Amino acid sequence: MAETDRIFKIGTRGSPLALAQASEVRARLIAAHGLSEADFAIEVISTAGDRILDRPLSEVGGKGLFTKEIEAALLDGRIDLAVHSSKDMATAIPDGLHISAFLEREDVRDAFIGRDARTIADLPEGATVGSASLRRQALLKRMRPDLRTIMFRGNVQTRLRKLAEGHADATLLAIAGLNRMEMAHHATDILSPEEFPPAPGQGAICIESRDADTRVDELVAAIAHRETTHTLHAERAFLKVLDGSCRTPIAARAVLAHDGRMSFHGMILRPDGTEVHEIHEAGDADAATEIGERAGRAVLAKAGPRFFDGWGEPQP
Ligand SMILES: NCc1[nH]cc(CCC(=O)O)c1CC(=O)O
Repeated sequence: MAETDRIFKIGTRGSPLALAQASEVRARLIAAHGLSEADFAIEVISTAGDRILDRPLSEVGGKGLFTKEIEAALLDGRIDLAVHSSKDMATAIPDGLHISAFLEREDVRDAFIGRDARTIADLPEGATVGSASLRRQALLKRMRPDLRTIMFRGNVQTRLRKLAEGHADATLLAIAGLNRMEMAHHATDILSPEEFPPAPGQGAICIESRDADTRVDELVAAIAHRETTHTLHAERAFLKVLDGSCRTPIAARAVLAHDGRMSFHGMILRPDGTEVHEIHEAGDADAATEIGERAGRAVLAKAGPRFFDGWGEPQP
């Protein structure tokens, strides 16, 4: 076997956060298996989400935007494992691929980053908040209908630069990403996950690989995290029931207690924050998928079919 055939090729996007995540996965695999950096190659793959920066993701086509090109590289063997933010993963995984591990979750919460204001409550009447996330925009408007939201696309560094340049008075980012880049000092406040629940999957890195490649399954099993896997199954099941509209703001957070009980909080909102439907569910962690599905069906029933009228399809 040629020397290069024994190297695991890790595919990732090229943003500083994506590279930090790929390095973290590599470091954990090295530690778990007594391997060395020479056993891995990190392949940077550009995705549509990295290239299209002038439109909201919800208009370009939603979730698959950060993963499609990476999944193509997996399928044709250019890479052996892909490192993703679970939050960016669609619920449908292409035939021939699967999620082979969820790593231990970082902080799930969102951070508030203000220029002058330190908290949402501090923002003056009519202030402007930059965000590309429909969920964050809707949650903000629910709390503060007076706020204006503007689109902030690009990687974390780009968004912080736009904020510093005065394009907005504040922005919101996942603390997990800031922590992974040792940039948590930018946060001026941390939002309550009850009042401001995260996106399904936020804060958890996942690894995707080929169904046929059991070698990768064996490799990554050592760094998979059981509790995170359960919570992600519930949150992704919730998302799947609600799928169909990438223009619906959706929030979800499953928490696993030490006794194996899972509690689940899900929410769907109108983009302008004027209508909110919330659900709380609980059950055994082994029934994670059913808990998420039950919550999804219950929140759909609460919202009623009219809820999705008017923003179900991307605008032409
Ligand atoms: N597409 C953006 C994205 N995808 C994952 C994260 C944060 C890291 C995470 O949730 O694991 C971010 C940036 C942000 O929301 O601040």
